[in-house]
Amino acid sequence: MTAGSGQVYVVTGGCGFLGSHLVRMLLEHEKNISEIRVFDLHLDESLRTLSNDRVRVRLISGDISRLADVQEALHGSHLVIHTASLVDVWGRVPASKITEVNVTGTENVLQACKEEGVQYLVYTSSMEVVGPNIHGDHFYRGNEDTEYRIYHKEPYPLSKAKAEKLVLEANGIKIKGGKMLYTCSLRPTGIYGEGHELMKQFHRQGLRTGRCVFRALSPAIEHGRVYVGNVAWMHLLAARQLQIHPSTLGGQVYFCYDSSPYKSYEDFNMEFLSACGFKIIGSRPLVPYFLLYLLALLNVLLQWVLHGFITYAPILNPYTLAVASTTFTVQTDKAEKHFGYQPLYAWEEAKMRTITWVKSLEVSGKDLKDVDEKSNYCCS
Ligand SMILES: NC(=O)c1ccc[n+]([C@@H]2O[C@H](COP(=O)([O-])OP(=O)(O)OC[C@H]3O[C@@H](n4cnc5c(N)ncnc54)[C@H](O)[C@@H]3O)[C@@H](O)[C@H]2O)c1
Ligand SMILES: CC(C)[C@@H](O)CC[C@@H](C)[C@H]1CC[C@H]2[C@@H]3[C@H](O)C=C4C[C@@H](O)CC[C@]4(C)[C@H]3CC[C@]12C
Repeated sequence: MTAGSGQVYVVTGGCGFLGSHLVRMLLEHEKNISEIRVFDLHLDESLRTLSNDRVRVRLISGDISRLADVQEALHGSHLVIHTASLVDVWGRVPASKITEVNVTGTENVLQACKEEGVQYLVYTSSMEVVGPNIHGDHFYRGNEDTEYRIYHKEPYPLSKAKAEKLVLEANGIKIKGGKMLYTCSLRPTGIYGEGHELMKQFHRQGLRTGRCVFRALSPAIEHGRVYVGNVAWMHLLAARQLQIHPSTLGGQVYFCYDSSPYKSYEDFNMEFLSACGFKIIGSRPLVPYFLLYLLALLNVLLQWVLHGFITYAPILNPYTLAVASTTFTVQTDKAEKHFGYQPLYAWEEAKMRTITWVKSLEVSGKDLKDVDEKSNYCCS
């Protein structure tokens, strides 16, 4: 197939952690496309070099919260994978900005699909549209039909829930040209893998403490995690099958899952960090929960006091502590039943790929030597 004869896919947020893996996945495994439009507020020019004689990778700088930008990006396209979002549970950006990007941005994508006659939309939602809630209700090996006390107060999960509702309600609406729009929503649990910004923070934090991770969470609290390559693969398959079986996938939600083990958030991270000589200290939390909660409240107070001077947004706050302290694991085969999803990467390969990447942080981190020398390894 020569470039130009296939379909045009748009990936919003295509320069992000998941988005960039998705672009590479489409290039490698989707033979029906001739152009991938990477729509993002912050372009990663390295993606432009991925173009080949079959598929053109076209970078489009734009703001999802501006309808005109979205309309221009979608003009003449066949399918949209909408991953662009402000992923913030730390108070880095105002709630209004999160709503503007995640909700209004999604409204714009839907409006543009309608006006430009784009028939297919795959939305990247999140486990957080379900939970965990801040009441400590565990979601243990749940699926898309599991009853759960959903409670949203934080801007991010609220925005993802609102956006997902808009996407699902748009399934079946009439679009330009008299056709119908078909939509589905994928809900990843905590994504890990090459390029995960939070892992970089945990790695750097650990370097400052002599490659020691001080256990703060109970090892009994399990958090579902999914490898970024498998999330990208599920998006590709959903996009492909939504076109072939729109009545099956249209209006449906699917948890993203693979064979990554169920572990506490800290123990899961240690699967990778231990390969760099990190050690977790303590078989149980080293500090009582109430003390952690007081620290989290102190962080909120400091964020408030420093607001306007600096953006103080530490990892620990009452919300992230509540989420981290509540089991949320999924066990489902809905994506397999509906569109034949099987993880592309087994756990051992996902682990090896992530470890290789974490190890590369050791090589690339210019300040590592200073940090190691200053920290005087506490764990020999
Ligand atoms: N990281 C996770 O653990 C996780 C888990 C579940 C769901 N998700 C969802 O996956 C998607 C991707 O998340 P990620 O972790 O790759 O985040 P990310 O921040 O790495 O990627 C988001 C991308 O969206 C872009 N973006 C932000 N605001 C924009 C705007 N106004 N206009 C255009 N582009 C904009 C960013 O520049 C970035 O490239 C998000 O929808 C997120 O809610 C992430
Ligand atoms: C300071 C410690 C207690 C530390 O271990 C806290 C970990 C905490 C920052 C993370 C624990 C669970 C994470 C969330 C989860 O993986 C799913 C998410 C959904 C996604 O759409 C966005 C990211 C996140 C909210 C993710 C954020 C970090 C955690 C809360």
